[in-house]
Amino acid sequence: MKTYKIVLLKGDGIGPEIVTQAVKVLNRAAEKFGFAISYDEALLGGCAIDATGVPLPQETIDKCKAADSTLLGAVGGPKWDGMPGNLRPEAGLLGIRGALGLYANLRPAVIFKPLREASPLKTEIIGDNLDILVVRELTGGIYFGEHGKKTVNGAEAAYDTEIYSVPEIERIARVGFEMASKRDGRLCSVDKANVLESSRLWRKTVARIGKEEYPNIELSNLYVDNCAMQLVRNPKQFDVIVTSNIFGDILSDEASMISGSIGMLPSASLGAGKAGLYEPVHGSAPDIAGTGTANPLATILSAAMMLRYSLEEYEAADAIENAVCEILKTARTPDIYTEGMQKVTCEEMGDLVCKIL
Ligand SMILES: NC(=O)C1=CN([C@@H]2O[C@H](COP(=O)(O)OP(=O)(O)OC[C@H]3O[C@@H](n4cnc5c(N)ncnc54)[C@H](O)[C@@H]3O)[C@@H](O)[C@H]2O)C=CC1
Ligand SMILES: CC(C)CC(=O)C(=O)O
Ligand SMILES: [Mg+2]
Repeated sequence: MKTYKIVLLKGDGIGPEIVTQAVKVLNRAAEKFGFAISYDEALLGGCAIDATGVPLPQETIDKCKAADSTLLGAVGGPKWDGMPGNLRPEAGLLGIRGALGLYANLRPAVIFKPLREASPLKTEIIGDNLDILVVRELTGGIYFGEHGKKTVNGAEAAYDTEIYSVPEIERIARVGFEMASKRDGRLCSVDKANVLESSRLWRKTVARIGKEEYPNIELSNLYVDNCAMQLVRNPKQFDVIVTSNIFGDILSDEASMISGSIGMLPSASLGAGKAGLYEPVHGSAPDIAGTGTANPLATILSAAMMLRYSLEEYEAADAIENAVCEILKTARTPDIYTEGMQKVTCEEMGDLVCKIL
């Protein structure tokens, strides 16, 4: 029997609760579809700082590099808020993405049919279905550019630098075009080319890749401020959005809300190899950690993305997504609760998905 090696980075806040549910679902899928998973755990974020003094121990990088894939909960929380930037839990997350070369972050914002009434958008705006894929550049841009502190006119100042090279833009553009070619054939590149030099290079490079390599894909461009507005006004105009690290971070949180809750949005972080890192789009939600109310579905759906993109267990991936859609007809965690439904805890939601599977 095929055995996959998966590293779990449970992280902080609700991280351990939601990863536990995803592991239950992965195990049930493995049992049903005839493969096995061996798990190892490693430290990332605040829990790593507490145990080792740094947010990303070398042992964590080594374990992830040796695995078939990594499943991550979330990192961060008020306990570590006063720490210097390079020692914050979030620096560990950026570090592992960089160390594994995971430059492409896929964030699908899908409305599961039973959740249409949970979206703040009117049903006539959503239509029959809403399915947007945000392709976010993940190892460059302002999160990875030079940053520091200095004095400006005698006053304390700080700076961060947005920088992109042509090869970095080319490779993420290709991911955007490839994704669009497997979907509706429409790619919208989002930037701030009216202001930023890095965005002008971004726009020019994406246009060239489109013209030379993907002439059949319909390419459009939007400034990020307009895109933020259009996502709420008329989200159906979007098929695939490709954008920079910071713009993708912000736009995907916005897109998550049109699909009901940030607790529903999964992600896949991919690089040159087959192994990836899979995590929900949301953070460690310290405000609800330990209350049993976190929605584990974004993490469960991230596990399904792992099965599809890294382990190539397509049937198992489809089955998990179908089970999630099915359970949403009757059971809801508080973030997506509507009257008449069964209100369930994080753990009960995990159990119910397993039961349907
Ligand atoms: N990938 C990661 O590990 C990320 C970590 N963070 C970190 O997480 C911490 C908290 O950040 P916030 O800005 O509060 O963002 P957050 O995404 O953790 O929470 C925002 C809001 O959404 C709710 N929420 C998030 N996930 C949920 C879920 N699964 N079920 C139900 N409700 C959910 C939270 O309760 C909160 O009200 C910070 O330290 C931040 O830096 C933030 C974003 C991503
Ligand atoms: C380093 C992070 C906390 C960035 C983030 O918010 C994300 O990747 O969604
Ligand atoms: Mg984010």
